[in-house]
Amino acid sequence: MSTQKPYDEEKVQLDRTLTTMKEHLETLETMPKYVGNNYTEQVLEGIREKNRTDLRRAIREPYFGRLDFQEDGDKEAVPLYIGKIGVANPVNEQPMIIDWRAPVASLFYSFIGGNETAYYESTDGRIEGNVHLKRYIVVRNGELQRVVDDFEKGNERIADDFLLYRLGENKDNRLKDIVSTIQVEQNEIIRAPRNTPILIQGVAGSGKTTVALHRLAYLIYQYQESLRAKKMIIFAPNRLFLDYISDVLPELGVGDIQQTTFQDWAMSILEDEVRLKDARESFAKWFESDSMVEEGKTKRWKGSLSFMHVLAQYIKSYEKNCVPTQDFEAWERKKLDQTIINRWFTVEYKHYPLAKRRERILHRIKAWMDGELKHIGDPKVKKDRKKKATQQLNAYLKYWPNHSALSFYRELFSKLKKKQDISEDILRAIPSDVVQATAASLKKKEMEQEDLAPLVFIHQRLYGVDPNHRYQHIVIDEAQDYSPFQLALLKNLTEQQSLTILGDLSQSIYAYQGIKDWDECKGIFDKSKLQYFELTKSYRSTWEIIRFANEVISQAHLSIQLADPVFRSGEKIKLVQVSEENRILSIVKAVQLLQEKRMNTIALLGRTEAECEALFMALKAKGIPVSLVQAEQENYAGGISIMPVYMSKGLEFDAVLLLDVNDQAYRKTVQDAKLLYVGCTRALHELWLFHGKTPSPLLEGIDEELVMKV
Ligand SMILES: Nc1ncnc2c1ncn2[C@@H]1O[C@H](COP(=O)(O)OP(=O)(O)OP(=O)(O)O)[C@@H](O)[C@H]1O
Repeated sequence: MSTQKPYDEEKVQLDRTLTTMKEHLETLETMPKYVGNNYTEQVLEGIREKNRTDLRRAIREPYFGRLDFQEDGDKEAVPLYIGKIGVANPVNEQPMIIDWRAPVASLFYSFIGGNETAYYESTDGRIEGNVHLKRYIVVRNGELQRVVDDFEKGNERIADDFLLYRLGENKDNRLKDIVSTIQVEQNEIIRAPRNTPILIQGVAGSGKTTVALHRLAYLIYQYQESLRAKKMIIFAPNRLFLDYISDVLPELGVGDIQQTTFQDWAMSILEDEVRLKDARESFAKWFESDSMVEEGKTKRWKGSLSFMHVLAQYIKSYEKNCVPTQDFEAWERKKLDQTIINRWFTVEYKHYPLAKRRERILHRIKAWMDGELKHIGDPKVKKDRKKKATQQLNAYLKYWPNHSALSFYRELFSKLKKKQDISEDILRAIPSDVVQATAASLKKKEMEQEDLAPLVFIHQRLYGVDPNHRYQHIVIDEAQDYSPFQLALLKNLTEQQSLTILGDLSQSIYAYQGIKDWDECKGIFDKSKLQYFELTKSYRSTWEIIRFANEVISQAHLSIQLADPVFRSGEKIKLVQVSEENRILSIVKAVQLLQEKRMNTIALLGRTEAECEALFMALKAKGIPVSLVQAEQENYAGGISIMPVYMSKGLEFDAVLLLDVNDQAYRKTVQDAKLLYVGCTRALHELWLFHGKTPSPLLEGIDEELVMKV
């Protein structure tokens, strides 16, 4: 073991590594780029170019950790330097820096101290040995900044100092990678095998989103021969959130992964045909009044697997009956027998989706007509017959219309409403409120969010799945807000059910559509394949904030494990009673104080959009540089933001100010407890709650130790 101090030792090592890397980069940069046609040379140039790019990136921060590992049978421990990008020594081609995704690097994350045998799974099987040292090394722009030993053989394990140091940092407006401090339970998820659906229930701040993004980077590395980033897709709750997470994958060296929201994705499939009701209206209605309770039941049913099964059944019966039952008579005594057309449909074109089959048959009928017309010599007779045949064909096709997903859906609901031409089974299966509500929105030509999954389902049954909509892996974030129908739809678009689904039932604030219990969606996946993980440790917030938030969510009496905070102690939660007159002034003062404390991101979370707009105007008038975040917004600028609490889901801020936490705004209901919980758990370091004379009953009985009344 070295007698040098860790910092000095690493300084020497870093200088040595950087010199080698810089020399290698210089050599590569001075080599003329190959632009000829020789394939082998092109491949070699491709490798050189990748090396240049990798080295340029790696030189800034070559590695973040060191693990000294003595493999069983070896004489001594070998130091392994672990970085975001693997770098080989140009002289002997041996790894100089190991990619964090490589099998051996997994040790850095799975090893949590102790003197027991450590192991990792390599392509040659399990490799066992002993860890002598686990060290965190912070390098910024090529400068060594910090060295923290987490474990040294013979010494007691040092607590999570480095993790706590990282968690204590202030954040800017983007989520960051966590490669240096991935925790054991997160590592297990990141490295789970590719062809298995993974379902993660994780408490607020447990790193679900972060883990999912690291998992994508891992999969791309591990299965680089077969996986393509372009064939992977992330579903996120809104565009703002996509912007918020947009730095992580590039920082991990991964580009080109598709990122979308379910709505945008579905609308791109349904093209221009469907007009969607403005989601803001539904949100405002849902979050500001009780009027959605009844409507909510209809919405839930439309997101159920029952609806999917009924639709599948209806489409099957359509398939059986869509070919007209009469012969096609082009002109007198010139008939194409119905049995022939039926055979084309049920046998020859069976492998095509329904609409494609119709199209093929239409071509074939036309070809048959042309063939028959060829035998007619008299041009006038020919012309007349051609005209007649075209009319006949149009008449024939009236019995076999060309459906779009929307017209098909419309026809179904019209039959249901009239109770005509529809089987008893289907009629009985669909609740009458669903029929009434859907028929009404179809009449208004405005579809609701929950109609999107059924419409895409129909579209894909009619037209087949576009190869561009088949994915090698799908990530679904905030999955608690997805309906089982949506999840089943997406599952069918993956190869071998390769999905990562993550969510938190404590944050399911759209009760009218989301999952209430993960068992609801366990039935969607192959039971033998589905892997279920629970993340209960919360990394985002201080110990005080998580304890406080836990007390709030306990009022919802959910059967979900509460978050287990990391021991990062911070300020007490501030409860500020304000009057109508001093409300704005108190908020301004709090914001100024937090700015003095160098909080980079501060969120003011209101209960309703209207309240946020009013506050935005008031703060602007006071000269506070604040931005109002609205639904459908695409960019998140950081700094001081105002938004309704429901929009803050998935985001995080150094400090959060929850406004109007009064008895009317946050009542003692499951829904309001979840909303308040979401708001509280957005804060990393400071949480302030403002209320009037009567605070929310959800704050009753909260441990006095956690709060400070201001
Ligand atoms: N192992 C870790 N090391 C350092 N930071 C971590 C770690 N895991 C999570 N974090 C941090 O915790 C915060 C929460 O992570 P993330 O947003 O991914 O959690 P989440 O479970 O998706 O949260 P929520 O459901 O509340 O939106 C982020 O700031 C992230 O960087």
